[in-house]
Amino acid sequence: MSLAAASDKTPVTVLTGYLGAGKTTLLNRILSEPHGKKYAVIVNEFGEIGIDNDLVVGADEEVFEMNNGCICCTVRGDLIRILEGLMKRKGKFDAIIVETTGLADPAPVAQTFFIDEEVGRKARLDAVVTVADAKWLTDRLKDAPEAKNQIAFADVILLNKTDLVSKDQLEEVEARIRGINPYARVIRTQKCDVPLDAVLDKGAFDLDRILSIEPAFLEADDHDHSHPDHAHGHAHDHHEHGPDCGCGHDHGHDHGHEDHGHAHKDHGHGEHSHGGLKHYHDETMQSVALEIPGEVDPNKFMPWVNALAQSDGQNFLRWKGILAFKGEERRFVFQGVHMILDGDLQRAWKADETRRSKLVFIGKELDAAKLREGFEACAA
Ligand SMILES: Nc1nc2c(ncn2[C@@H]2O[C@H](COP(=O)(O)OP(=O)(O)OP(=O)(O)O)[C@@H](O)[C@H]2O)c(=O)[nH]1
Repeated sequence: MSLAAASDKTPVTVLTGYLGAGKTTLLNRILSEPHGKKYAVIVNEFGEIGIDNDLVVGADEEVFEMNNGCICCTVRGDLIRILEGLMKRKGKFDAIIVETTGLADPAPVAQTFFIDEEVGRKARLDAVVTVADAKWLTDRLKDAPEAKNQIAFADVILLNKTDLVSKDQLEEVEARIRGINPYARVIRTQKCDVPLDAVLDKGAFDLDRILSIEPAFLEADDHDHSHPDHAHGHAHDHHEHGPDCGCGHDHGHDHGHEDHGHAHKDHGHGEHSHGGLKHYHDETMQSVALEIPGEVDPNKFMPWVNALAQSDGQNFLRWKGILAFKGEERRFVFQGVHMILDGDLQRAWKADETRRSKLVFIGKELDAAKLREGFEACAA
């Protein structure tokens, strides 16, 4: 029990959901609606080039990037550091939103608010909001344990992209969600169109509920409390350059919070236990980040991505980019989830921005050389 009353603490919303489900869409909705509140946003990136930050509208001064990709390490480093920094600026923000990478297990993020005393005194986890992709969630529940964890940990679930499925499919996927998490409020959405009071300032993070799912949540030792429905697997970003999770941390030992007993063992190698939660690493997940230091020709780029979606879309969980099209003063923002592509012209390039083109792929069996060659051939 901490000393500050709940109302004195800054509410924190953890926004999670599998790759491409619609987290950034929701974040942009939150930031652009006229609610009169000031949010600080912490984003956790997957990949080598920061793109998520660039995709968040009108939030230039409020976005703090944890560029490490691997949230279970950043929890002990970046996240705590950034949260503590924000707390010192109390009064400047009404609330904080943490957007996790689509591959993160939300458990360690949620744990931070209970385990780190300094953070726990000043901030309270308001709710874990999970955005679920109505079209792909059923498949991801089969092959991606972190997708299941994100559902299991949610207080509010936006069952998004309802436009992409039939009514029967929607009911089926909602039933699966209910099977994993009967407690969360499930809201069906298109483009995350929810009233903000459905997701923010909910006071919905119910520790009792989490404890009933995961009895070891607050325990300090490394018991294995695996449960068929709560396998707590999570993947780390394994970049094309090797098996290291890329977060720049030394995983050979504990991460400085040994006194809390949440040591990382065997990080990056198969399964490990973490605060009593069992984790598995998905060694097959990769990312490839590409950059052209200039413009691309849309007449080359469009046919290329369309063909690529057909040939390799199955392997691309997520691909996205920001492109400088020749002769176009606005940025072209490109998004793909498997073979479903989306793109539009957004704000103009600013005078002090370099016009360059970035593309990131997250998926399996990525042929980095082929992707690079294809992208470079689109240069204007
Ligand atoms: N058809 C359809 N597309 C949607 C909907 N919501 C979002 N999208 C599209 O889905 C793609 C991914 O959305 P994002 O908001 O970037 O997803 P994300 O979860 O932030 O993705 P990551 O950051 O890569 O994990 C974009 O092209 C969106 O425009 C929806 O309700 N229906």
